[in-house]
Amino acid sequence: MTARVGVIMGSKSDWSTLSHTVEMLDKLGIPNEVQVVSAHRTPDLLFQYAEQAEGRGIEVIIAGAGGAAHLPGMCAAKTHLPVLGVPVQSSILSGVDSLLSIVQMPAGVPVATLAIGKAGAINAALLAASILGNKYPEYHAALKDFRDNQTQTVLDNPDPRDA
Ligand SMILES: Nc1c(C(=O)O)ncn1[C@@H]1O[C@H](COP(=O)(O)O)[C@@H](O)[C@H]1O
Repeated sequence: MTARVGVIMGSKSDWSTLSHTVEMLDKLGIPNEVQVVSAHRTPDLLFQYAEQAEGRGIEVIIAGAGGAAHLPGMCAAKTHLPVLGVPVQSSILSGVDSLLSIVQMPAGVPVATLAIGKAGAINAALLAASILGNKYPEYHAALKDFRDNQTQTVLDNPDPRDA
């Protein structure tokens, strides 16, 4: 099945964060592909990936990186696909460096920036589902189911002392 979401990350060390993205995409039934691509370490590969993604059927790119996280912004500079940036929680500055590197794009080249770490990784997948849901009713329905279940789970467990 053609991947609709491309998940890229600056290093293998980001996988513990971006695996949450892929887990959620899989749960929603959205075909995806995963690859390590770095603006810093493999700039030519990044340009090639960003330039060719749309032609291969990718409709949303999720890019996670930590520290001097230029990957999402440089990716957005080379494609017109929506790019969702996930700031990976870095060890030294706790991901604030990643967040600020990703969020402060100059006007004209947007990156939709998520929260630092696991929450951002999960939400990137949900946001991708929202975007794709405008075109694919099955992803819209899967997202609605997920949200409805989430709401019901909270309503069914109102006592915070219960496990
Ligand atoms: N921020 C970037 C980019 C990039 O933006 O192109 N490439 C790698 N990195 C980040 O460097 C951190 C440390 O990487 P290593 O663990 O490989 O040393 C990772 O969080 C990665 O996303």
